[in-house]
Amino acid sequence: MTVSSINACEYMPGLEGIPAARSKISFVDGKQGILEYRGIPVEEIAKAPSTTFLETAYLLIWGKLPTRVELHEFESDIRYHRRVKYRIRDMMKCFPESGHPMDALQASAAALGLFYSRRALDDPQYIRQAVVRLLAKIPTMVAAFQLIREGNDPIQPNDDLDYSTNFLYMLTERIPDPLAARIFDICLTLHAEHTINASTFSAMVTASTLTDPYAVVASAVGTLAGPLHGGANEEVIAMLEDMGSPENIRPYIDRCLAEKKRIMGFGHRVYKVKDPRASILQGLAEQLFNKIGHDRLYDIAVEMEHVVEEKLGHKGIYANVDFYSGLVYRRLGIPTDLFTPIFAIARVAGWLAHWKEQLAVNRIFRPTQQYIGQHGLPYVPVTER
Ligand SMILES: CC(=O)SCCNC(=O)CCNC(=O)[C@H](O)C(C)(C)COP(=O)(O)OP(=O)(O)OC[C@H]1O[C@@H](n2cnc3c(N)ncnc32)[C@H](O)[C@@H]1OP(=O)(O)O
Ligand SMILES: O=C([O-])CC(=O)C(=O)O
Repeated sequence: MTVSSINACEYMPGLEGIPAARSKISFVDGKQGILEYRGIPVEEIAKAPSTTFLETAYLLIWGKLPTRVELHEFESDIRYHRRVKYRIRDMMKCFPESGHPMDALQASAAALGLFYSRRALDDPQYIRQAVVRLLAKIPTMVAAFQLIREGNDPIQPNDDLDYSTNFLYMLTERIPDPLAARIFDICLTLHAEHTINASTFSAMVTASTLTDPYAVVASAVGTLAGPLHGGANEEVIAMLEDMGSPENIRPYIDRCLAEKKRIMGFGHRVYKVKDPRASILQGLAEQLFNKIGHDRLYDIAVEMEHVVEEKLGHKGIYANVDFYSGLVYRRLGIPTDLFTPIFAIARVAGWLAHWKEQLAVNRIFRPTQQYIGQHGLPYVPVTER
């Protein structure tokens, strides 16, 4: 296709249906509800007893499942790099406690670049170090902001604990129940990657300028925060709390539809059936409730899902990944405004996989636009306006 024939293409708001990259990282079939990471169905990964989020991160970033030795080295490197510089912790102490943790994370991720950015993008060692540092330090920074805003000093990472157990420990000062930590780890795996979604596209655009990986992740964090993307998980809980009890569901949904408001946790650009991750997350929520007690909001959520399907199923609007994830995190005692930062902890894997893939075939992203303004207007001096 020549540039002129592309220029003649129809304008698609939101780039719907326009391929903007070629990728081997993940695959989504939105009609059948299939998600694969490097060709492996996500259900297979989530149910494997030995799987860990870091194994998935390795798979996504390096393109293959690691051997036992490779996985051990990767996990050890990440364990070693979990601490963050005291200057970053001090910087976070200056953030307002009322600030949103996603804003704190975006600023902290960008600040890592002050220490580690070399832009040595053709050096495989630099690439590996950046991957390790970002995967290692992002959870520490999320937990640190939580403790700091409560007026406490951050808790140092515990080298005896695995990735997810350590994160929950840094957040709560308690070693979590092993099943809870396991379920949390599977949640991270389920959020690790999802083709060219908005935040990943943002990461790729930033990466295409050959800037540093910390800027790539910081820009993606900013994009993930919005309520139409990762930020919806937080909004879902607010909505379920607003409803308060099952008899309010129908009037609430009817009001939303009459007022043309979006129902959070539903709808997806690609899936026209229930998001496969939502089904797995729902099962994980139930598993968790069986172990540590029920959450009344879950009953509202299940009933609400039926009502939304009844009213919007004909439009292909079903529960997405953000609908059930918050119910798991809430039962783990995690504050609602940390749900999207937790999504970011997981999605760093996908962003970095795309960063690495982008570097190998890089061409700067620079689409075109259809100019719909005027031409040739006279300049009017300020005194004459
Ligand atoms: C991790 C993630 O990012 S998953 C998505 C998280 N976001 C949410 O849960 C927010 C709620 N959902 C939405 O806003 C949308 O479904 C999005 C942003 C996810 C996808 O948006 P798009 O693909 O651009 O869909 P679009 O906005 O064109 O909607 C198509 C139709 O479905 C309707 N629709 C889509 N989602 C919803 C929803 N959640 N509630 C009510 N109506 C909806 C639109 O009103 C529109 O109806 P119309 O054709 O009668 O005008
Ligand atoms: O793919 C999308 O547009 C959004 C999504 O589900 C994700 O990023 O996980």
